[in-house]
Amino acid sequence: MLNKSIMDGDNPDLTEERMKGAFDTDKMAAVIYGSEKFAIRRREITESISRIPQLADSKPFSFMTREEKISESCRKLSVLSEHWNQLIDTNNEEEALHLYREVLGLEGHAFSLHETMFIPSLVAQANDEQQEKWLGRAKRREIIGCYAQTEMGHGTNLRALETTATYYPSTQEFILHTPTETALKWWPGALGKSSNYAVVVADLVIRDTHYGAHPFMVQLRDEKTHNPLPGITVGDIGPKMAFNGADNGFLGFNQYKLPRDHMLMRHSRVEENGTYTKPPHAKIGYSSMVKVRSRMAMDQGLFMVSALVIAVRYSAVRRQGFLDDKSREVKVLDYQTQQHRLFPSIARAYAFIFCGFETIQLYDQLLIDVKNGDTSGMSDLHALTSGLKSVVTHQTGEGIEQARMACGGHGYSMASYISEIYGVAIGGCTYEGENMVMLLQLARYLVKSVELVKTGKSKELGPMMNYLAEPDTQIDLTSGPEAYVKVFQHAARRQVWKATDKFHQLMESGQSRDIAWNNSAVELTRASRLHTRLYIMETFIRRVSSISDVSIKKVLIDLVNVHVNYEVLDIGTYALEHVSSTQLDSIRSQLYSSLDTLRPNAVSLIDSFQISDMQLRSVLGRRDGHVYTNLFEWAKASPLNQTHVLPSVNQYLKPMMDKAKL
Ligand SMILES: CCCCCCCCCCCCCC(=O)SCCNC(=O)CCNC(=O)[C@H](O)C(C)(C)COP(=O)(O)OP(=O)(O)OC[C@H]1O[C@@H](n2cnc3c(N)ncnc32)[C@H](O)[C@@H]1OP(=O)(O)O
Ligand SMILES: Cc1cc2nc3c(=O)[nH]c(=O)nc-3n(C[C@H](O)[C@H](O)[C@H](O)COP(=O)(O)OP(=O)(O)OC[C@H]3O[C@@H](n4cnc5c(N)ncnc54)[C@H](O)[C@@H]3O)c2cc1C
Repeated sequence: MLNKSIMDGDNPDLTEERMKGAFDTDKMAAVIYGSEKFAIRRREITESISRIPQLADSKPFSFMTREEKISESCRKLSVLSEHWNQLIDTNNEEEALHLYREVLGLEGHAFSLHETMFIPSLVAQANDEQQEKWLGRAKRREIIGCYAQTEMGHGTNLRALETTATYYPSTQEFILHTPTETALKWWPGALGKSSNYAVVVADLVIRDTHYGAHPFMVQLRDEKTHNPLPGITVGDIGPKMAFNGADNGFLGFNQYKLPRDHMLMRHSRVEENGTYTKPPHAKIGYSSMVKVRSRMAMDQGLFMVSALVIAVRYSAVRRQGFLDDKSREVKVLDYQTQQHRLFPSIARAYAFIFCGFETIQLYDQLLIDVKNGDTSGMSDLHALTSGLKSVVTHQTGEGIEQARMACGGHGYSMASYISEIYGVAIGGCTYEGENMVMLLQLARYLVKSVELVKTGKSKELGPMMNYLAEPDTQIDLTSGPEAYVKVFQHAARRQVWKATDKFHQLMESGQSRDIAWNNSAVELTRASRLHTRLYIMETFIRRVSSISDVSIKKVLIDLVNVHVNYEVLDIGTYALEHVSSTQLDSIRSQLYSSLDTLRPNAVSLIDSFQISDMQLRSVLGRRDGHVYTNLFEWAKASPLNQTHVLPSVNQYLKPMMDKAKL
């Protein structure tokens, strides 16, 4: 039995798919999750959770109000607090995230930002004494924290943040103040009602000099009563497109006093007399954002996978229409259009996750380097993660929406749960820096790289940039995936140079740097996308080449083939400058045959992610494939169906109909 999720009593259509799989899904899980050890730990954690009945959802999330969702997640967090140490290694971030995903799902909760930004901010920005004071308390969850940076009037442009932290040497205190309505902190997750502490980013002012955004550790609420402290205005910003289990909040300060040692001082310092020491790198205070961006390829890959698990399993049990055999309708997964809709996204999800591993490791290494005083890797990682977060969030949104449509009408029902996954995932296009803005951050780096090449300094090019200095060469498309990498290199190189040349020409024609930049911006974002997609493709191929297990490697090569053919066709307008339209036709044929080759392994490829039914929260995506009975049960559980006649019928519709009869 190669696909470990084959069970007696499952829908035979899914069992048939699982029998067809040509590889061991446990082995694939070990590849996906980076090690056999962690893949096993995931399964053990899931298994342990299932033995604690209080951790189960009390009813489907889709039938809960916002207040119920928040209360339900708090209830589970309090149950979890009794079990942390037996469920996970609390020092292992990946185990903690898996636990959160399983038990609390993706709609947000009181600790949404505590693990992802509050603790990482303390780790990266607090000095040793400050860590001594707060980090242990935060890790033990004695306090709940969030990351409060964005304001109502400014999110992207951090240099324009209005909240001030003014230092007074006479009292050795900062005064935090919100000077205008637009300066209200707006959006921070878990700020509104849950957190009693926050890392607040404010403009540091000493003796009328503005030193820009700096992080401060701020107590927001009384630890006994949970009431906001005097001088603090805090609340929830209201319902959102999704992610409604989280209390994203607003926060204002009215001349709020903060002791001097509450500025996070690992990298920049304010002495008692007000002397300011600047950090070793101007943007070191932005590291919490880089941390989250470095995780986003992995997290978005997992969002996309969740939608694909649902859509692929459902497509294997949904029968609609006929092909050759007119005696039985076919599984919709057999339609080429369905495969074309889903399989390239499976390939992208694998690719994102492999990239995610790399960027998480790069961030961890950077953290060590910075602690040792070496900030030289910051620009490279900032550029890489800025592009990556933008491309993966956009493509994940596209992939999830295709998965929803691939489920037909039932995909539109909350029973599929795909719309929630979509809503949460596309938040990533905005948070941690709006995508266009972050593509333009990468573009700055690309332009500087071209300038290095132009001035004969190619040796100074950063990692991944050497291709910008290479000449175009003939591409032999029969030479395997590397040839497709070459197509991407050609296209990205040409676009990066074209956009840079345009920017330079506009400046030469008399435009200011900023105006020339703005007039080249669309071309620059295109360059950034191509460069990032090249990186994703290269990482995917590199990772697959490193695999030794023959059956795993074989199916991943099939997946790489889907990926490279699809990606090159997707950039057809750029690729046409390097390959002929006849060659594109042949790539198209190869794509169709690679979809065919992948078809028998489709279910096993998504089963390999081993996302439990509890985590998936989808009737359509159930592991056992018993969709229809459970769809009916789910609908019967709708609050509207708990009574035959709704009060609104008696109050409004009946009198209206009765009146019409007179
Ligand atoms: C289950 C779990 C799953 C989890 C999912 C659900 C959870 C949800 C969680 C939701 C969580 C959501 C949480 C949230 O959303 S938290 C809020 C997130 N907010 C943002 O991300 C704001 C975005 N804005 C910025 O980051 C800055 O303002 C930017 C970067 C745009 C400009 O900035 P600035 O105006 O200051 O700079 P500049 O443009 O003049 O550039 C000047 C130079 O600086 C370099 N530079 C810039 N930045 C960096 C850097 N970092 N490292 C190294 N270098 C950097 C840059 O390359 C340039 O270099 P050069 O070209 O001059 O050489
Ligand atoms: C679900 C969610 C969770 C969040 N959680 C947090 C949190 O925990 N803590 C926190 O502090 N914040 C949080 N945020 C806020 C988030 O980080 C900001 O919304 C984000 O950084 C985008 O900034 P903005 O809203 O100012 O967008 P804007 O900058 O106003 O973007 C509006 C438009 O202007 C364009 N634009 C802006 N600047 C430029 C430019 N220089 N060049 C070209 N185009 C430009 C953008 O591309 C976009 O099209 C969250 C947001 C969401 C949606």
